[in-house]
Amino acid sequence: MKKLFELKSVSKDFGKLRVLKNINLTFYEGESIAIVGKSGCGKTTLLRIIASLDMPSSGEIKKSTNRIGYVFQEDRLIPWYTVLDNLLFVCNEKKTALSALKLVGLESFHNYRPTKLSGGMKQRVNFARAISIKPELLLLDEPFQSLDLLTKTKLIEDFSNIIKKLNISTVLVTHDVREAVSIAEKIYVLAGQPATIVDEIKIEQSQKGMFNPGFIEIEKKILKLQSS
Ligand SMILES: Nc1ncnc2c1ncn2[C@@H]1O[C@H](COP(=O)(O)OP(=O)(O)OP(=O)(O)O)[C@@H](O)[C@H]1O
Repeated sequence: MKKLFELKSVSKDFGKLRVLKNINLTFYEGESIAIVGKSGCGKTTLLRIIASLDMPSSGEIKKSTNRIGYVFQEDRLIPWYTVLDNLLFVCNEKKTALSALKLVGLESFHNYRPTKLSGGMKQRVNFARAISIKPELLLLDEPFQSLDLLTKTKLIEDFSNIIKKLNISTVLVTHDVREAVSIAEKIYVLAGQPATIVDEIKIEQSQKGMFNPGFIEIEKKILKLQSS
């Protein structure tokens, strides 16, 4: 299996603040993983290092692809562009952009401006934009934050199905164990201050689904790891 990236003893400091310490992680093509950690523990920092938007302070990152789709935590759509133009800004091909919008169920909204869309719809556009470049690696930074439970549940189901259908290698960072269990096949637990990976948990198919009680055991285990 092809390695898409490998983090070796990665640490990150912001001035005197050490945020990440000794992160080791090898990610293979076809995998779908989640990195779970408390708010402020360094998840976005880690994702930015994987995307080469930031550099480690020490250690190294090796990557075999630069075709990376990134769904940011905050809405990064250009408000005065239409939905379609927001996608064309990164993917150049109208047919590809429209088919990405179709996948997320928003083809008929291609002429709308983002300001006319709900929070959930905007996240669908963000996701469509990220997959429109046909990424080898998809990075998701808490894409379901600040959505109501019903919208979030539907979005997780839809994104998860698209990821499977297109077989996109995906890294999700989140503080929400339920989201992680629903999307990923494996969870890496980030804990401590500075944060490091303290455990790896494989997710069984039988534990999947937003309302599957299987996630409670995993959540208990992760909370314990984060508080010790
Ligand atoms: N560019 C920066 N300069 C200085 N400090 C930073 C910078 N980026 C992040 N930090 C600090 O690093 C720590 C980790 O931030 P980060 O955003 O990676 O955490 P997070 O786990 O993604 O948080 P959240 O879940 O709230 O989004 C925080 O204390 C933050 O203030």
